[in-house]
Amino acid sequence: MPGWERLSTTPLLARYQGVLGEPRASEVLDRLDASLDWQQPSLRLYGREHPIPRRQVWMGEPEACYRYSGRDFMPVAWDPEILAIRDRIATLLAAQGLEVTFNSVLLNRYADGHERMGWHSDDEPELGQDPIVGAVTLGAERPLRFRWKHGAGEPFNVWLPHDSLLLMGPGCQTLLQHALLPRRIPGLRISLTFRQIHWPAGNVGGISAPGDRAPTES
Ligand SMILES: O=C(O)CCC(=O)C(=O)O
Ligand SMILES: [Fe+2]
Repeated sequence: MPGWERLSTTPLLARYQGVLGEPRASEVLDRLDASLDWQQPSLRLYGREHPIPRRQVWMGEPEACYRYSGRDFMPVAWDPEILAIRDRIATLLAAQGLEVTFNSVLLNRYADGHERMGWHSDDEPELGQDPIVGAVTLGAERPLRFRWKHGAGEPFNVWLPHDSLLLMGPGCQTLLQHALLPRRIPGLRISLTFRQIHWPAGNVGGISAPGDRAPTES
């Protein structure tokens, strides 16, 4: 049943199911999998190079470049369909009272449940004071795990079904960390995490990518 489900108010966390509808959502998944130039850069952790445990594409406005493991990455140009998805999400968020203009998206490709992303917050200065991130899931349903940065509070899972949108609204990146932990769940999953990079903002190289730090998979 399409519609918004409010999971938390402070911080604002909400999930929408049925973003694109079928068969479009499955067609987009197949096409992105087959046609994007998926990258697997290495990160330098504790003096050693480690390929990230997933693949990714950084896409957006030409000025939305980012720094990753000491290197600058330029975004690839918008794919017209991803631009259409961005606009769809902006409409959905506007209905939640949020005016956002996403100028970039990090696409993450997890071949199966072994592939993952470590604990992080999307709180780089280039994302501004209290960033809003909209994350679309296509493919295998997996849980995004959240834990509180300060004080008590139980960690919790948010399950992300195919063709869903997760809104990480105000407070999410300051109060919580999130991770896509490895799980015995078969199947390809692609997420599209839309962001707004503020430019210029004393930006000397761009945004750091998520997971650009020692992953703590606990
Ligand atoms: O794949 C996901 O749903 C999470 C991705 C994520 O946290 C990110 O791109 O910052
Ligand atoms: Fe993230």
